[in-house]
Amino acid sequence: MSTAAIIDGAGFAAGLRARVAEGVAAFRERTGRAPGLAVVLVGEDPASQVYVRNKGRATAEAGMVSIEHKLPAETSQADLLALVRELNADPSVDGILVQLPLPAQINENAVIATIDPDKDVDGFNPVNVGRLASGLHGFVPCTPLGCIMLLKDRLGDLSGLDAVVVGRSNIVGKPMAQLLLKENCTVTIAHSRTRDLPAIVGRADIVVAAVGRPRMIRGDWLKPGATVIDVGINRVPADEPGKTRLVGDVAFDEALPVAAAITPVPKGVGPMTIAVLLRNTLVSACRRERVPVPEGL
Ligand SMILES: NC(=O)C1=CN([C@@H]2O[C@H](COP(=O)(O)OP(=O)(O)OC[C@H]3O[C@@H](n4cnc5c(N)ncnc54)[C@H](OP(=O)(O)O)[C@@H]3O)[C@@H](O)[C@H]2O)C=CC1
Ligand SMILES: Nc1nc(=O)c2c([nH]1)NC[C@@H]1CN(c3ccc(C(=O)N[C@@H](CCC(=O)O)C(=O)O)cc3)C=[N+]21
Ligand SMILES: [Mg+2]
Repeated sequence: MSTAAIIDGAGFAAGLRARVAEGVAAFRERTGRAPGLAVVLVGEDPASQVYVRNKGRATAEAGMVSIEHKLPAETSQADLLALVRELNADPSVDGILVQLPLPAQINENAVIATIDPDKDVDGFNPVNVGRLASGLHGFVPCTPLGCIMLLKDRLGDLSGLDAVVVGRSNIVGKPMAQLLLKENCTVTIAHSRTRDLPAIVGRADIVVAAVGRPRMIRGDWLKPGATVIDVGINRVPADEPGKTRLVGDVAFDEALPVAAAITPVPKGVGPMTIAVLLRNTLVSACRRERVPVPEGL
């Protein structure tokens, strides 16, 4: 029985970070400053703290400046909007990322809409959502763009392939579907009201799982030879009592004998998200300083 190739997202992300670091060095030489990324974290969500720490380290390693704003969980919407406006006006800030989800008293849409679209390296502002949908230049959300990079690296031209995206969030599912459409895939978006999900998934050459339910997608749903991108990050109890481990939205061990290739969790899509964030920040800095964006990013 054959076994799927394991897609090395962590390795691909390391290569992308190295290319970004080269571009950052050239940018610094030309402009005399480093690209700046502002990360805003409201409250103490432990998962978010891990990501913010990873981002801070990767940003520094790429030669960029990372500016972290940690606000208490009780922060008012007015105070958060005031901070975002300050960051919009600060010329040393090229990229702004407000970590989601936000506490209940804050309207996420209001915050996202306040981020300057030209500093919106997450690609969540409606202006960038519209640009992506219309085929215009803008910032593309990091996780879906990272998934597309892995798919194109693996499969080359995606034209004509049947792609199923499970999940329709603004952060992952919807922009993922837009990008697959741009690559000429035939795209199906599935969600919690989808009827007969196993049959829908079973038609796909490409499956992107972005559900947030551990191991929900089973191996025997997959078409033999499918390429599987597992976006899910789920913390579950480990075998050792009191410990936890990360699993994806796909039953990885079951998928191995069926799929042609699959991303692992961890070390799959997650590291790509951070590498693309750095890429988007460098692109933003180059556009803002009107210097050429390096090729091959
Ligand atoms: N690797 C990375 O860098 C990132 C990983 N993630 C992870 O990806 C996962 C998804 O994140 P996100 O998109 O923000 O999650 P959301 O919770 O915003 O969206 C989940 C989607 O899954 C759908 N869904 C839920 N249950 C089912 C079901 N039983 N059958 C079919 N569809 C279902 C929902 O449908 P409906 O719309 O009908 O409710 C919804 O569209 C999470 O595990 C998250 O941690 C997220 C961002 C980045
Ligand atoms: N405005 C905003 N933008 C985001 O991009 C955003 C967000 N909010 N909120 C939360 C989600 C989640 N997310 C991840 C980033 C890195 C890893 C990551 O580094 N994962 C590693 C290690 C994970 C670990 O060990 O905890 C891996 O999968 O190998 C995962 C998930 C970004 N998100
Ligand atoms: Mg909220």
